[in-house]
Amino acid sequence: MANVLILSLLSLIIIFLLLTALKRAKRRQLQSIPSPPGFPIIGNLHQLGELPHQSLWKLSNKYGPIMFLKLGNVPTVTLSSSETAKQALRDHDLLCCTRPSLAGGRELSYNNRDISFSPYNDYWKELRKLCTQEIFSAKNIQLTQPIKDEEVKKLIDSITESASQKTPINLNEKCLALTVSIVCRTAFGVSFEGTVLSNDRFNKLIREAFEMMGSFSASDYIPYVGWIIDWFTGLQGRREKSAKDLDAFYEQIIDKHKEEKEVENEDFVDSLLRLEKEEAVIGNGKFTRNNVKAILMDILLAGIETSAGTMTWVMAELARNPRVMRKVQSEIRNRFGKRELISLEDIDQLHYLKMVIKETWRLHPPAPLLLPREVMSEFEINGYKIEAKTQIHVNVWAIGRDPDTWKDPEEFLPERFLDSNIDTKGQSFELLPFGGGRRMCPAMYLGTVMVEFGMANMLYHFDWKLPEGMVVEDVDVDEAPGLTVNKKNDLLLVPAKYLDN
Ligand code: HEM
Repeated sequence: MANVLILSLLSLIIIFLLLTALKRAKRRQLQSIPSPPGFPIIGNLHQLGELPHQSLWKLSNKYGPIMFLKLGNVPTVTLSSSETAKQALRDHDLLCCTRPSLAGGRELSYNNRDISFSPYNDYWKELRKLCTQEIFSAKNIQLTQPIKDEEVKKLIDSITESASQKTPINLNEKCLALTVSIVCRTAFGVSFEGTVLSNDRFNKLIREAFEMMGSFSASDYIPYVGWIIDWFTGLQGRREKSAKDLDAFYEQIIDKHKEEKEVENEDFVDSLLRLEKEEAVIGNGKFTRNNVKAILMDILLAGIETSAGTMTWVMAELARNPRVMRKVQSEIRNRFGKRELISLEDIDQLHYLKMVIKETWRLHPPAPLLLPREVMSEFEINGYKIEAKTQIHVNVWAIGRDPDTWKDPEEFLPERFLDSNIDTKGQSFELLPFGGGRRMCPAMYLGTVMVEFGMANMLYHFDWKLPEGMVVEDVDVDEAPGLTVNKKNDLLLVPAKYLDN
């Protein structure tokens, strides 16, 4: 009897000790997300480099798919695998779907009055609903298709001219010109031509804006003195200039809209101006001219660079992979014979083209770290605790190169999507070019349509050759810094007309 008692007591003690040890181990694990060592004050800021998504990818190869960094005094977590991204963007989305207020975004978005940089609140919900109904809906995309047809025809005409002279064209510029015209006309009801800006100045303005929004500003991370660093480095001055130049452009768009509106009924810009006139209260504040301009900024910047950048990357990868170029062109040409325009309806039949675009997004997601999120209420990923106020960066660029998910990740191989149900709608966490969860891109359909429609026609109407003296190996995939990552060097290709329609 005494033996049984002693045995039971011993068992209880052992169970108690085991439970305490387990609890301690869990607490220890919760406290220490793997993290590269940093310096006092700046923490890990110096490790970000010019292209943070690439530096963070290299670090995550060493420290793992969930990694903690101290950027100055800001706790930051990066997620670099589909599994950790899924936990943040799906399982705990509601706990981390606000945005941190960062200097670059704040300056260019009239103090976070747009959708992208707005915190998660009623204002954001109402704006997102308004924009979804008025411009991102499938119905509106169908309604504005004639405008897209017209703009693509103009693009084909201008490339035909270069083709007749056998001169190389700058694909970055052509693609941007197409998306600017489509977005200005379909969303704002005005044409871009005739604004104060030449195409060249506009391209520079847009690039600068993205660089400013994507720049890691010292004032965001180093309290009290950070702004002095930004002032000395010239970042503050550049940001202010960029905001001022863009402001002048939006004012002009609003004036032009009043003069040359294309439709009778109230359009999107009219709705915004009406809200301003009525001094409507959205969220907690009055809707003013600054709100109108912040929203124009969002549509313009979020819409044009992402789509144009994708098209340029598609063309760069095709120029580097002639086998894929031939195959995608054969698909379009064999299916449709002689055509003036490959229409929106035709695109559904172009399965290989869709795979080429997906493969491009895998390797070149336009926003490689999505937009930063901030934790509102603590939660756990892989057993690690992530505290409130931590910034989260989902490294979709790294996820696209994860050898645990993708075979031969560095190879451009659209066929990998054959018989695969991975899509870009935010549920396949291996491929997130539009992000996921509540903050996912609301214009995924519009963006996809612009890219597929533009690409189908450019590939149908023209063969694309490298300029004299260049070989396939010379086509680089170097990246330019910024919130969206574009090709650093111009992509120059010589078009040759396929058929004389
Ligand atoms: C190929 C085209 C596009 C790509 C790849 C793309 C990608 C993205 C990404 C990655 C985000 C951030 C998502 C996140 O943080 O989880 C985003 C947000 C956003 N995008 Fe797009 N986008 C594209 C086209 C467009 C277009 C055409 C528009 C508008 C005309 C647009 C408007 C927005 C807006 C307003 C947001 C902010 C959403 C929010 O914070 O609630 N995008 N986009």
